[in-house]
Amino acid sequence: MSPRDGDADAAALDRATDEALAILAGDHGTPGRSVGPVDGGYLPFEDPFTEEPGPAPAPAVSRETGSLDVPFDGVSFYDHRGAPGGDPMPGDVPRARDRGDGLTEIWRTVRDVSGAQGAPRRDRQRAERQPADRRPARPRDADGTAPHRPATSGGGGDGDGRRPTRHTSWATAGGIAAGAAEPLPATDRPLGEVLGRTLAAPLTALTDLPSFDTAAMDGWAVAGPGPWRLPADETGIVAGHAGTEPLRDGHAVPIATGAQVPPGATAVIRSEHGDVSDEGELHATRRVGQGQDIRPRGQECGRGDELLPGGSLITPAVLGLAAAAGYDELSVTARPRVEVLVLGDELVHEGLPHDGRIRDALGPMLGPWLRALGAEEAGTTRLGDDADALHDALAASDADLVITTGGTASGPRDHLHPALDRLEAELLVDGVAVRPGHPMLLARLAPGRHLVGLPGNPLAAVAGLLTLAEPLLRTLSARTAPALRRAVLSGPVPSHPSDTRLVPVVLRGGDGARPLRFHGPAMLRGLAAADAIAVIPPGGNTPRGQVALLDLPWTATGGGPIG
Ligand SMILES: Nc1nc2c(c(=O)[nH]1)N[C@H]1C(S)=C(S)[C@@H](COP(=O)(O)OP(=O)(O)OC[C@H]3O[C@@H](n4cnc5c(N)ncnc54)[C@H](O)[C@@H]3O)O[C@H]1N2
Ligand code: MOO
Repeated sequence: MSPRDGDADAAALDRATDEALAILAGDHGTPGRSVGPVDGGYLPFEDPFTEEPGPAPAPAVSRETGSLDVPFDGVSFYDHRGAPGGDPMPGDVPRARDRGDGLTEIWRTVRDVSGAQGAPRRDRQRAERQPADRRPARPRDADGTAPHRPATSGGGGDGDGRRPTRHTSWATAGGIAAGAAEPLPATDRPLGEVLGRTLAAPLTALTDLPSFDTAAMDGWAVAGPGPWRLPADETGIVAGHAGTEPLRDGHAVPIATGAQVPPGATAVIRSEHGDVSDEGELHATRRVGQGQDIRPRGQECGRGDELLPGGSLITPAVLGLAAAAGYDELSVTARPRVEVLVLGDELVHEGLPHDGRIRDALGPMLGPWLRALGAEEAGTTRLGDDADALHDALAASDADLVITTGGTASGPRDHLHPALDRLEAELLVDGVAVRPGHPMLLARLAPGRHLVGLPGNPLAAVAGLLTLAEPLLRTLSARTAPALRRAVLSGPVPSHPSDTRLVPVVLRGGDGARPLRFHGPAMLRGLAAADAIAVIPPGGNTPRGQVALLDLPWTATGGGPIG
């Protein structure tokens, strides 16, 4: 491609963006130019459940980034031959063009030129064409030559937030985060200190369980067929006493639940299933089965049996099992130390929002959430929007993971990228094709020290936490991932043509996963009522309406709100 072709591309992108903005902003709702509803398919972005039509979609083809945003949510621009959804497929017929609004054409142009759906070659060439002084300062490899590049799902933009950028796919981003670190070392800790941590080695029984033949009921231990002669002194066997005399055939002895069954006993008869005659003989009132109500030694496990694999989360139940199996301490993976830096001059930390300032919703939320993910919170610091303070805090931190909130975008006060550049951090993920939360990032500050940049919008920050921080913390703490849960969606959700969408859902009531309202990027109202986060694939193509679910700490199957 010649430089002139490249200029034409850039001009086409500008033109297409201008036209799209004009249509989406100015002429929204004008007959023939509306972007929705299409076949009643338009779902208001913030409000998929309301009966009323929701707010009009905001203009969202960004002049800055060329990213395609809100109006594509739930809007099908194509008559699909295959599965429903917003993502065009080979052979699909552009419907919007048929309606005379030209939007499809514009979207295609934006997409092709920006590389949002393809054209990686053009993107690369444009990045190469960019004058050196407009290219972002990027860290160098040790040899000082090759710039570090974040992985993308295919050819990328230049990643400076001012040029079209192709983001890493959601699934790939999670994989990169999971693979970015090594598990922390193991350490032995007393049982009382290991709740919520990870077993660094398989839990192997140190004893048989039960460790002796045990009476399962209060009653009599009997030997052979009845009736049975009882001891004259009526003394019985209680729990906690070792070594009793063998029981001879035709004899019985009173026994308590949990007591060691004497050698020779063939069954335990419950106290309510036997009568003692005046002559001191025990008669069973029901048939007596061989071995009934005796828990044989080793019934649950033999010494040396693996009770749980390494990588298991230590729950209260695991603590109980470990104690029963003879452990005083366990080998656990060290907890990742996580430091949280809350950025933003606009934040207040108590009282009501005022004078354009808002409450910090992330500071109070992240610490407990991180602890639930197995991390040790090394402190939450409020930094405001101060580039030097951010740089210094990142340089000084010795945490395994630093989490920042806000400052990921390209506004005048978004200092994170410049700070990472100054620190020569290696960007592993710089933007993810997920809504909300697409500006999230993952960087390696130094070997064994990482940073996850969460976008400032609170639900977007949670998306970043689940997409990047959770897999990284799982690897650091060597914890096995829980089985992925799936559910059938019981209501409509907005989808995005090229990005994964994360939507809070409730699972109660046996009607599948019901998407919640109030799931806009700046909202926590839906999340606070949610049981899980549904993963809506790009284009909304959910096989048989099924979606994967991400656990939330308060309802998690694989790691709960403990520790
Ligand atoms: N030109 C563009 N602008 C923006 C883009 C874009 O692609 N191009 N993306 C938007 C998206 S999406 C998000 S998400 C945000 C990410 O912004 P930052 O990570 O830089 O965060 P801030 O600008 O600092 O804040 C965004 C928003 O969130 C509020 N916020 C920040 N921290 C907190 C907190 N601790 N508690 C509650 N609310 C918080 C902040 O006041 C802003 O309203 O960028 C968009 N812009
Ligand atoms: O949608 Mo942004 O990615 O989260 O507000």
